[in-house]
Amino acid sequence: MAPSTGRNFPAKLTKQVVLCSLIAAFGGLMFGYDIGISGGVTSMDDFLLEFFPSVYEKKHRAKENNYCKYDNQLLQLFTSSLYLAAVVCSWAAAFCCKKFGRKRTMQMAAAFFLVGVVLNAASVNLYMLIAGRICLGAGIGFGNQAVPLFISEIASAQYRGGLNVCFQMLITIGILIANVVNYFTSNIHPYGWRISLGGAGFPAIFLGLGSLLIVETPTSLIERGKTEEGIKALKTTRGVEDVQKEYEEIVKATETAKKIKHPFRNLIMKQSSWPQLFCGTILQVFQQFTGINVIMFYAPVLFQTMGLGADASLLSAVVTGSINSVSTLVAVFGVDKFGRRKLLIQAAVQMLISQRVHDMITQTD
Ligand SMILES: OC[C@H]1O[C@](O)(CO)[C@@H](O)[C@@H]1O
Repeated sequence: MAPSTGRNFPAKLTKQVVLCSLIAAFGGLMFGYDIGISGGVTSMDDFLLEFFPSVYEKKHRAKENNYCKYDNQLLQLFTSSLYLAAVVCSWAAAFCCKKFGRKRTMQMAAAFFLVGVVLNAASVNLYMLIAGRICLGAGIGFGNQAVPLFISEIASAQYRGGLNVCFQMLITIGILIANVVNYFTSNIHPYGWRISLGGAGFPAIFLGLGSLLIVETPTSLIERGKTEEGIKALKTTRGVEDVQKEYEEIVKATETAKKIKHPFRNLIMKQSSWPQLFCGTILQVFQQFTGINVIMFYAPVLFQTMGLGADASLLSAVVTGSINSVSTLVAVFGVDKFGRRKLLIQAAVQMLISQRVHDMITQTD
């Protein structure tokens, strides 16, 4: 491992950091799998017959109106309940991260995931199905809160960007795997959808077992008053003995954070924090407003309503997922080399061009 320094703190890229970050990033695989799986499952006839017979009827009879085929609020609840639960649970997860540490919060995520997967794969009624999706959502809320924080803290500054993008990389790989799984299971009758939903068990088990092996982050230990353990963790994760400066920096940051009584109010009221607040919020919001998840959640359903056959729709979703993964791979290797800003600007230009092209194609149809 090449020794180097970042923000004046000496550190190496240790095997432990790489391993821990990869294990944690499996939370991303889980998230991605859940994003990618629901659209394909809801397009499967066996699944519709079992839980949504009225949608099945509509799908096969309503030839005159493609766009109403999947118009069913309970069916949409199957997809959205996961994300609603995730939003609510991320608040609880933020508290758990602080109180119990990042490692424990990841273990909680894995436990929620496992319960959710079992409920979903074994579903015999709509209640089990939705309850399973809610548990998966809780897992995602906990995982998405703890994993990026864990990776940011376990990695030294100079490797943080690259390792953090691994989380996003695994999200996209999860989406792609889900699309491929759906493509094959759609031809396994009548329980292919159970295999699709049960497949989420693999990343969940891996995250669960892996989270038993990983170490807690130095920041979390120091923040919770476990100074000795924190210094030890700093030494092992940074791979150097001289961690005094970084330790002092963490203590300073922790003390400053503790003094802030109303962090959210401060953030909004303090004019000097507006640029960061604005950029952070706008970036997140607009990344989602691009409409990417319409494609990620509903690609197979969308392609089917546009007239493609069942297999072709699922295959088209595989193509979309592959492009998403390959593009993220560019970011993994480019983020620390070119910097966040350049990547972001070129991504915005790419999106603008492709949305314009898409607009032109759909207008001429
Ligand atoms: O790669 C696309 C995926 O990444 C995310 O934006 C998460 O960072 C998801 O919302 C989306 O489905």
